[in-house]
Amino acid sequence: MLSFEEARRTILAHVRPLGTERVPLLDALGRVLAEDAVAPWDMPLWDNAAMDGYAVRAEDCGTIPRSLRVSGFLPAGGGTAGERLEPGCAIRIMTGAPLPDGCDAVMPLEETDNGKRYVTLLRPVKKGQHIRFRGGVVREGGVFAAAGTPVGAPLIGMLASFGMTMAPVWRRPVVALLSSGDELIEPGRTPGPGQIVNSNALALAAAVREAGGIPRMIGIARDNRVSHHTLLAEGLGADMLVTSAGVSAGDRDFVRDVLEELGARQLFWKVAMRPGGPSAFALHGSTPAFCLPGNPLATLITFEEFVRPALLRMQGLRSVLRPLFRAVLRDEFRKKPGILQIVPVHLERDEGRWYASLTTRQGTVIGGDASGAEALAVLPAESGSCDAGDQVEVHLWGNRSDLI
Ligand SMILES: Nc1nc2c(c(=O)[nH]1)N[C@H]1C(S)=C(S)[C@@H](COP(=O)(O)OP(=O)(O)OC[C@H]3O[C@@H](n4cnc5c(N)ncnc54)[C@H](O)[C@@H]3O)O[C@H]1N2
Ligand code: MOO
Repeated sequence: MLSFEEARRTILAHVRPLGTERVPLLDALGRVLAEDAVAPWDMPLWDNAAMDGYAVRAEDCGTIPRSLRVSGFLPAGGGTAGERLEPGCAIRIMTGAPLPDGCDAVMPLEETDNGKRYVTLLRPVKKGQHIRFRGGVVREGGVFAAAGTPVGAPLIGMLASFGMTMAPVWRRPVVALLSSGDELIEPGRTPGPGQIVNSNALALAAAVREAGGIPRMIGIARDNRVSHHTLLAEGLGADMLVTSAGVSAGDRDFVRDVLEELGARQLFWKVAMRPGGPSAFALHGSTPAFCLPGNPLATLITFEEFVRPALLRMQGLRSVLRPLFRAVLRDEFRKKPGILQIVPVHLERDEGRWYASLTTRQGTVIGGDASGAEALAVLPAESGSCDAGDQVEVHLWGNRSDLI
């Protein structure tokens, strides 16, 4: 059977970033820059003071204490037109103000007697001190953020400081979500005998949003070919299709068959992992289609491990896998070698180490509530059972890292 790693490699080898668009700076937050950001001018645009204090000439300040005549005042935002620092003088200057001609150092207020007509410098002065030099951050024409950089507050600040109001970013994928099964009823109703609320659609929609995509609910395909045909065809009109249930070996598991009838090419079905073993991945043209198992925990875990990296890659991110780190398992976990196992865990930090406790019973066949889990432990195929106190590899899950 295909290994978990091979399955993920196959997926990532077949997804590409979508097109680009220009959006207002604030809407670029959390998205990925689609073009290099190039400075239209030097930053800063002129040499300026990094401290409130006095603009001086270092050569005038050899012996300390040294008294200089205060010959002017330069607030931030004032021009330097006509301002020249004469030998033996100092100009009172505020942070950010352009330096006057002739000045080569700024003396902070705290290192002077703060005099108004004459100022006494109390410390030695070094040429160039407390000056932000023209082009010191980036020169005109220089790339200050490469295409592929995730957009956060600092980059939005840089773009804004160059007078830009829009940013080029990769488009957010529209993800069609389709559930399969006669037993499903829409959320908001109480299930009758044999009925199950279609919770997967909402859970997947939330996960799509967390990963930067735009969920589009297609509905519930009933257990017949016609219903699957109609809704799967509709779903393939999106940038990505994600289905839940109807993918194992049952008599009414139509999803994979009908996708192939619609012209999709199946790249894999069944992965040596638990939960999520029956997952399938197909391509319709260049549109990826993920068929996830219906078991709610299996649905969300396979979304996290397979769909999320693909969604991030489609939004232009290069690094799409969450970093693994080690945690000490608080509970034992029974497992046979041969299949990779993914387990929701609650993380705690104690004396510099991470501790992971199980939030569900083993496997998803039993089911389980993972709503208290902010991480997943990944137990490799070759490993056997783990005892309490063993180290395991974990990665964060969802966007809840700030809660731990
Ligand atoms: N002969 C085999 N049987 C099964 C296999 C197998 O390999 N061979 N795999 C098992 C595993 S593992 C899983 S997981 C399930 C996957 O089955 P399906 O993806 O076809 O899903 P269903 O059987 O229709 O549903 C499974 C379970 O999930 C719940 N469910 C389904 N849809 C939703 C939804 N939209 N919202 C919430 N919950 C949903 C429901 O409780 C179903 O009972 O197959 C095993 N069998
Ligand atoms: O994917 Mo199933 O839920 O492995 O247990």
